[in-house]
Amino acid sequence: MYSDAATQTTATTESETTMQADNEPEMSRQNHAPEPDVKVRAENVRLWYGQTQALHNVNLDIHARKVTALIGPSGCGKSSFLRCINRMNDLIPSVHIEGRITLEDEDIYDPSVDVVQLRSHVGMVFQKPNPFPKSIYENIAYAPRLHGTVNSRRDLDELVENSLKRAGLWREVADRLHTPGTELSGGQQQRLCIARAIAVNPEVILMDEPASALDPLATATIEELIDELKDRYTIVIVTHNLQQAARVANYTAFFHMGEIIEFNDTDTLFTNPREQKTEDYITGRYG
Ligand SMILES: Nc1ncnc2c1ncn2[C@@H]1O[C@H](COP(=O)(O)OP(=O)(O)OP(=O)(O)O)[C@@H](O)[C@H]1O
Repeated sequence: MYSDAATQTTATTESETTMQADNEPEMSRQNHAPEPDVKVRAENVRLWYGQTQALHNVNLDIHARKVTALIGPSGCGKSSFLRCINRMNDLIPSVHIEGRITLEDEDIYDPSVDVVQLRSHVGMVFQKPNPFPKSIYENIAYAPRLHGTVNSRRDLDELVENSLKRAGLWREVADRLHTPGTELSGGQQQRLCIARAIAVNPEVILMDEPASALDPLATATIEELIDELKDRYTIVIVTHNLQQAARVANYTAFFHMGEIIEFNDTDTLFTNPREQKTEDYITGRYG
């Protein structure tokens, strides 16, 4: 997908899986519960900033075309973990990471992986909207043009329109595509950043508190958008807002001091948590 070696690994795995399935008796295959569709798998992920360990043996399966929320008190490692999924931590010199993260069974930390390609498969939206100081059109067109994924002006126009439509922004900006993206409202800028992420056709979108700088109305618009986007993309969202996690996420992971204390479907985690620490956090006893 983003490296030759990685593609070969997947091909082997798929053929092995097919062989196993073909050898299974018909009855037992019918009785199997369908395997959850795992898009990203983290296994024993440990992360240090210099001498300080910020993540301890994080294991997590992120399901395809679902929203997974990462919650937990400030400093518990949510953003550090999120940034591992598209190797954004590589940009921090003191960081050391151990363990394994796979995207569709391919190890994203394999030395053969092209990180720029990886980040086009795993896009990111940040807390503070950060459009380029360019026009709305150029904000979307810049990366596809750079990657050479579109050839003609007509294709580029179409890509810009479709990306803005999917991000729920087209109607508001169709008549001013060549004005600066920075002149939009905060909520519009954040949807522009989502459109920019979508334009390179990612499979996974990471969102680090995408609505925390927005007013309640713009927040509601972003939450509705997340709900629509999950039909097509796998979304991982860091949020401090427990109501937001409960509203938008299919699954929720509760982090505490660099560990995942509990992971479950969101309804169960909020209504019937297994762990005392989870219950204390969601009932506001600390954090
Ligand atoms: N660039 C960095 N250099 C050194 N330490 C860092 C860096 N980024 C985060 N940390 C430390 O790692 C730990 C986890 O931080 P992280 O930002 O991942 O937590 P978080 O749960 O996302 O917090 P918040 O909810 O406050 O954003 C904290 O102790 C933090 O101080």
